[in-house]
Amino acid sequence: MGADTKIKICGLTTPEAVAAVNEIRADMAGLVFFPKSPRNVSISDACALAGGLASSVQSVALVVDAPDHELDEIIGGVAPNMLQLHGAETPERVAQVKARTGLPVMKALAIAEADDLTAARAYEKVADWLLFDAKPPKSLANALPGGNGLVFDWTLLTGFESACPWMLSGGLDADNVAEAARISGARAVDVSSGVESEPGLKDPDRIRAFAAAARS
Ligand SMILES: O=C(O)c1ccccc1N[C@@H]1O[C@H](COP(=O)(O)O)[C@@H](O)[C@H]1O
Repeated sequence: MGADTKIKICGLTTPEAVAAVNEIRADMAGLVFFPKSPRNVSISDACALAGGLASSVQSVALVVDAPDHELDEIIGGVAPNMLQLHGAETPERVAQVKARTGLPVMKALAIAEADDLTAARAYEKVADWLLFDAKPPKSLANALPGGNGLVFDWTLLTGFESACPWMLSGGLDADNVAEAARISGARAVDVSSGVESEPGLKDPDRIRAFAAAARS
């Protein structure tokens, strides 16, 4: 952890959230294109939100097993800097998306045990970033593929190195991000529900507190 920790704030839905992301000089800002999510945004709203981001903040379009025509609509309407694939996309699909769109790809992977990290090795040479999130338990009714505010065992990542950079996510907030980064060794962190006042509504004060803790 420290001043150079990279920060991604995911699931922006309001201009106030965009302003807070600019104020804290986040590295990346995520826009969710997944209708079941409380953070889902339309192409036109996403275009307006992305247009308000400072040039230093990379816009990341989050999709879940999106077919090519959906990716084309998002890219045509929003022109994101990066794609976040948060479904069950295979390494081959990641490579195909990268080649077809010309955009860098962050592949999200659900982690619950050491074997899940072994499986992540198949992506490290095709993705530009890996993002490790908690695996939603089957018992959690209406669980989303991500954005559930659940943590996983950060010690699984202790000493983890990969061919591409990786980011820690899953249930992070201002109170736990420093410890999570210390234990996991993460140099980049991602948050969604942990900086919200209600599902889908980012809280600028919580965004500021998260950034201060992540850089402490
Ligand atoms: O945020 C969502 O609604 C979402 C929906 C579908 C897939 C991923 C989603 N969010 C991502 O989930 C992780 C963890 O979020 P949280 O901090 O635990 O709430 C994060 O990477 C978001 O980008």
